[in-house]
Amino acid sequence: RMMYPVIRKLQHKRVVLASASPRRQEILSQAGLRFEVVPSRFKEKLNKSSFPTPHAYAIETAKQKALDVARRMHQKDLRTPDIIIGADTIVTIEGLILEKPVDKQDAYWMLSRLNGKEHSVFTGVAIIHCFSQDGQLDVEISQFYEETVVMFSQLSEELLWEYIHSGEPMDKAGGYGIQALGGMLVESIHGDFLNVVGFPLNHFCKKLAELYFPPGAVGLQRVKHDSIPAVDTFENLSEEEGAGLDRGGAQARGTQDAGHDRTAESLPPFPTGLLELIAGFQASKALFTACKLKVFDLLQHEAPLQAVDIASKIDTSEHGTGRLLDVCVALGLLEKTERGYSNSDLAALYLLSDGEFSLHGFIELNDEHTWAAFTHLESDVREGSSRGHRAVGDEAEGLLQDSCPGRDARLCFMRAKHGLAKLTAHQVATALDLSRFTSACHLGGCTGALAHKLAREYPRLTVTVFDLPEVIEHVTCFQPSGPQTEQVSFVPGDFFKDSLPEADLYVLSGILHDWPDEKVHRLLSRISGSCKPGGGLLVAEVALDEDPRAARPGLLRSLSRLLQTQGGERSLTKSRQLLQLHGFTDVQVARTGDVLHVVLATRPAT
Ligand SMILES: Cc1cn([C@@H]2O[C@H](COP(=O)(O)OP(=O)(O)OP(=O)(O)O)[C@@H](O)[C@H]2O)c(=O)[nH]c1=O
Repeated sequence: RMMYPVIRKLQHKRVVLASASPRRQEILSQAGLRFEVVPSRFKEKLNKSSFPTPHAYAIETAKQKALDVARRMHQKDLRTPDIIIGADTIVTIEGLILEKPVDKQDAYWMLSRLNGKEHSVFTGVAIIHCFSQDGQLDVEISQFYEETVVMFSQLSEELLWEYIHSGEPMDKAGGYGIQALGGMLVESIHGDFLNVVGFPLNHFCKKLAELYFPPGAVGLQRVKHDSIPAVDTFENLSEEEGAGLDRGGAQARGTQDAGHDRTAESLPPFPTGLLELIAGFQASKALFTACKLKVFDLLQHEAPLQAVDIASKIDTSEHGTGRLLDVCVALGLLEKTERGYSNSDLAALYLLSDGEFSLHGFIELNDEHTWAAFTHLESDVREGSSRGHRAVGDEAEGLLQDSCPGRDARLCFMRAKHGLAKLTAHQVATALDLSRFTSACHLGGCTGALAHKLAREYPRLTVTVFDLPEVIEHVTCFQPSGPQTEQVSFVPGDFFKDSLPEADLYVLSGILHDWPDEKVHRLLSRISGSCKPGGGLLVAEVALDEDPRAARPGLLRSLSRLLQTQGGERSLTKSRQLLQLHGFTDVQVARTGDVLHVVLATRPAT
């Protein structure tokens, strides 16, 4: 029986579907997946308004559903499953998120909102890989979402009520089931049908392929899909763990055969992924340049605009601007119609200089500093460090201290940190339960983005942000307004020299990787000395996976650390050892999103 190669990969793993939805069970078993069903007890109760987008809400709910099952199964029997799948389907219309109706009246209210209009259905999916070691549960979470746009016909009130009385709406998001009677309400859809039914199977398979087949193989998989004779080779390769490099086999054979006449089937796979990699720096630089020229800011105020108008407003050449804008369209940053260019959703969300989740600062840092540092990669690799040209690096110490680069560079660094911290703060603050603490001190807390999130999540908690005086001096312009702001205060100081503010929870987020082992030891022993018995230390770092295939973001950062500082990302095992060495025990670990791991350790009461 035909089976998608990644589904076959899961055949010998213990897979659990954390969902009671009969539709999800059916879709996945039709796809040939073998799994157990353990419905989640997580109630859909997250605060919708705290998410920047509806899909962020659906993804988080999916993740919490799966984590609930992971925790319960781990506690109950120690044979923790290998993989847990959670999903959440929501319907969104006019800024509202609709879930399952609570009663018939609610169903009527939902259906009359959808009547005659277009809405979106989002399914968020979390795939959790579980690892249990010494009775401890570690998880790695991958997540994604899919959107399908659905158009409803204009229906009479009688018909809606008749549909409601059929009973079908009650266990379905938005109050309808497209796969059954509800199909009669739907005029058209744009996107994946199964996504509306409750599970985006196609995207799920792609995500698994991304996880199970190493990045370099992307081009190969694509070719195989539309070339039947090649499937054979693919199947063979897919049986091998870590087949990434083995795939080179096809290419090696290709080299030997070069010059002979080839049939289409015997051509080596088209290296799409590799070509994208080769051109990657051009794409980055195009993005950086458009940001620097404030193209996205302009288009947020006035759009659509033609290239000539954009050029005159940002004072650039018409020809060059047109080229740059088209590249941005190809990269998904802009949209283009006959009336001109406008921002894509991605740009509107992340690329405006004053957006809530702006990555402008981080882009600026990469453009101004990291870019220059990477031009010396070859000599740095030869020498093993960047001693020769330190001035260019965005070395944390250098950028933050007064003697080194000026105020602008420091602010640039702070903006970058602020943008990244805002993106991850929710995950870091909620990855583990911190409700037993009443005072926290965020060491190197910079603009206070995480501190404010902690204050919001834990209303009993007061948070002190401790950072260098040169940093604290500039924090004012980053402060939010709102009721929780009183919980957060700022104290200037150097965590290597000055005494640390008292707190029962110390927090280090993205700090340890800046420093070499010797300094990390010094810092941890100072924290351990200030930490009261029963107190805790929360560490969030970019996860450097033990499995090199899953570790791409961490490894890349590690390389840029080599260039820019003497630190480097540490693996989870290493972080855990470090904490234990400094007298912290009861180490709990959570992997959040795709990039961070969060570790909470306790100083035992003696
Ligand atoms: C729009 C639409 C939705 N659904 C069902 O709506 C439920 C959504 O609710 P959920 O909270 O995501 O899932 P659940 O059913 O409560 O299960 P669980 O995963 O255990 O939370 C899922 O069932 C879906 O199939 C359909 O069957 N057809 C449709 O056209």
